[in-house]
Amino acid sequence: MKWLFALRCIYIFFGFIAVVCLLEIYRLREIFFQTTEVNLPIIDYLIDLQSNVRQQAIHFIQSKFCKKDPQVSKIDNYDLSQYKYQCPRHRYASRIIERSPLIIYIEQFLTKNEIRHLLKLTERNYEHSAIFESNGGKSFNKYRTSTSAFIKTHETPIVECIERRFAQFQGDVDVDCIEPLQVVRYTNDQQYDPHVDWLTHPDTLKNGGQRVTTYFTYLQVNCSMGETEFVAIKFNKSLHERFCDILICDEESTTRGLRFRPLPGNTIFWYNMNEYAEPDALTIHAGRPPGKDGVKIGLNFQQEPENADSPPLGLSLSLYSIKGIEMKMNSDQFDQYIPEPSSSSTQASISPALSPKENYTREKFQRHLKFDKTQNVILDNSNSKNPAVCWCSFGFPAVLDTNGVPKKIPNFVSCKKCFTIYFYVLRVWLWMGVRYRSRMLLL
Ligand SMILES: O=C(O)CCC(=O)C(=O)O
Ligand SMILES: [Fe+2]
Repeated sequence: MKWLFALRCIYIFFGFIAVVCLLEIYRLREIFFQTTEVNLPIIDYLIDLQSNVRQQAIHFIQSKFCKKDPQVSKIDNYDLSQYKYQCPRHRYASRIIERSPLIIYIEQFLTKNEIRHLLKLTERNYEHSAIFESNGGKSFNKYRTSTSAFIKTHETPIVECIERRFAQFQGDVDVDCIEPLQVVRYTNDQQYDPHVDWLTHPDTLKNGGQRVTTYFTYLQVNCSMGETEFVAIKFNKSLHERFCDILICDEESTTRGLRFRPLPGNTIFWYNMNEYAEPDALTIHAGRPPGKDGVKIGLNFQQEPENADSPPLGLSLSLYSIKGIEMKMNSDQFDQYIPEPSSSSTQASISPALSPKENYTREKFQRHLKFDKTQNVILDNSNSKNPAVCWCSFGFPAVLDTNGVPKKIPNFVSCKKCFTIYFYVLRVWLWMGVRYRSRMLLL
């Protein structure tokens, strides 16, 4: 009978295991259906999954290759839990307000929790806001009377997620090509007179490059004033009236520029450069005062070119916009632009001179610029009287004649480090008079 008893024990044992398994399967099923059934359509689920995988890959790569600042500030009064391991998925809505300059309005770009965190992080660090002078120096004056505080790049997991969101909006640009976030605070009659965000002095440009785009986000406002006004873009009833929920539309509107209401969490995004890589004077804007007992706090975020050696964002766009010309001018026709060798030349050439009739393709010319500097050089233009910003990275491709005198190839510029040759067009800048004009021309 002993074996019968053993058999019963085995039955009971396996029966017990089976019950436990069934209970476990039932529990897992509940968890599974919670994530798929509760208002999360399958497509959202897949997007989540994909962004999680990508986020984990980024974290893995960073942990392997990047030196990360281990000092993560300890700030309470905000919920860090969602940000600890990955950035939470965040939805926002955007609307195009202007096409030229491109201005996009992004609603609820930052959450209340993120705003609280940024305010807490900076509450004790405000100093008088500075402005960049045209000579590259900083100054403090009545044009900008607000106070501001900077946040270190990637200072906290929340800051890093905010930076990533800004970078992702522009197509995952390099998150390290940004200036540190700057929180600006206005009270009463404090304001920022009309100004542009792009930089003019070569020294400030060398630090990180031109400010290609700006995001201005409202963090905290207790007033209906304190708007951001694009003074050179006139309010056009037929175009702008549909945006009266975010723009100020009143009897003054038609005589004023576009005035954005300060609405917390919302962002104005714009391009500081036009498609010809020139700073866009139409982006001139002002931060208006919040008025008596008013407080307005905003966040500045500026993105710079990803690689100082590559053409500024605008220049590659200009290549695109003059594609028609580019197409007509195929590589074989490039030689037509190469100047004739000097006819006064009597000296024997040190190196074989470039014959204009030689079938010189652009690619061949680029190779010469790179590897054989005896025939072709890039002429520097950054020391000219009023250099435009792009001359830090670009010069004129030139052919050395038999006397070794460089002859410019008209209508082309070449990247000083990458040697790529671009066709460019000369545009005369006629906005707001001479002061801006001389600085902005490509030539
Ligand atoms: O305060 C504003 O509305 C705009 C601020 C601004 O343009 C800036 O800080 O550069
Ligand atoms: Fe600004």
